[in-house]
Amino acid sequence: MTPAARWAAAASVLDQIEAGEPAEKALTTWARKSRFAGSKDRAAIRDHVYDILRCWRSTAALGGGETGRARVLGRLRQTGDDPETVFTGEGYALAACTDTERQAGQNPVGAEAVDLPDWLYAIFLNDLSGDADVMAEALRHRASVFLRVNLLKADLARAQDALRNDGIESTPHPLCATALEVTDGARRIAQSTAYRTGLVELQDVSSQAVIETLPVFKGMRCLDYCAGGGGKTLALAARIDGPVDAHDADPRRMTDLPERAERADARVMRTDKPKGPYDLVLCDVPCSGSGSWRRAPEGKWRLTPDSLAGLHQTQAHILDKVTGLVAPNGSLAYVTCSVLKSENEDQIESFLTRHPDWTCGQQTRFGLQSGGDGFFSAILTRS
Ligand SMILES: C[S@@+](CC[C@H](N)C(=O)[O-])C[C@H]1O[C@@H](n2cnc3c(N)ncnc32)[C@H](O)[C@@H]1O
Repeated sequence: MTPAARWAAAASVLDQIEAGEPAEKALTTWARKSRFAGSKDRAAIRDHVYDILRCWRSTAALGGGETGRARVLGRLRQTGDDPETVFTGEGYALAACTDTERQAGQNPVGAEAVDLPDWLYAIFLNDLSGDADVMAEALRHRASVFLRVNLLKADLARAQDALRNDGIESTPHPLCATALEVTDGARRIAQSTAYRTGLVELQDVSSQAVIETLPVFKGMRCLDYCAGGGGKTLALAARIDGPVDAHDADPRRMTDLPERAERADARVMRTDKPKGPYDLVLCDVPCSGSGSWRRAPEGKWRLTPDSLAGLHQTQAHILDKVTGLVAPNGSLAYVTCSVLKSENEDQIESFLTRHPDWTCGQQTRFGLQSGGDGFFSAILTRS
């Protein structure tokens, strides 16, 4: 496909998303109908779609409309590329711009310029004060690719050598001792020997750093109460070099966990009904995901005040429920990938009000400025 034909394909996928289709589904449907497209075409179209999803409001303002075509026009204006080289009307390219389109569009302002819904920008300004615009701006750009070196199987240097043999370049990241930032060859990771033999896992650097904040000791009993796909379960199992119980309200989310654990030489037991006491209960609770909207940008347009209020309730419910699983001298680690105060510090404050026999020893925020996703962790113990 020509570069212009890829933009045309992105415009049609964006129209499906505007009509309410989830991005991944719209991309898959397009790919099924377009067997002529190769893997490089699909990757380029995906990148265009996700770049525009991160900048959904500003591209519409700059392009003068909410169609896929207008957003592509807005995106090209945003990046300083000449729209006339894309809107050529030749072959499978988008039709040439009309005079009206050439004159349409305006510079985005306010929440539109930082690509947040109005109500969320107000919360950002309130919660993050001086950092609000920096955070919002970071969410408008692609995230780096990070790997966690599985210390059960390799050290950083060995993992880097193995990756290099498959054409993947990486560099250690200062935020976390297990993290490598991929600087070249990211698309080759899934096929690489290092990945397939469990030397490395794909995991954001802040997500790894959260595991480093947990109080651990040899031989401890650990439970990951919201294990999901098990990214943190595996990191925790590697950190303690011991077994971890994994639970999730939706056990289907843990389907791939045994295979991932085997590849990593990690000991993970899935459990429907965890039985305490545990020395550490990790609760990586469901949240807005606002710290990882660079990777999952649809989240920032789908979140509503009502759904956020529902998340607050679930988070408080989980915290209350797991207190009974924590050993008398044990710890409860509350984690979100959110930058919103209401899901982080406020949630801890109201927990401590409901449970005066608990204290919070340590709260850590990992900002987007450090290069990774935005994360929050709090370590709670009984007084
Ligand atoms: C943020 S995700 C976990 C991600 C995972 N820890 C990781 O690192 O890949 C939150 C998980 O909490 C689960 N969940 C939602 N409500 C829950 C509840 N009441 N009890 C336990 N798990 C719950 C969801 O199914 C989801 O898998």
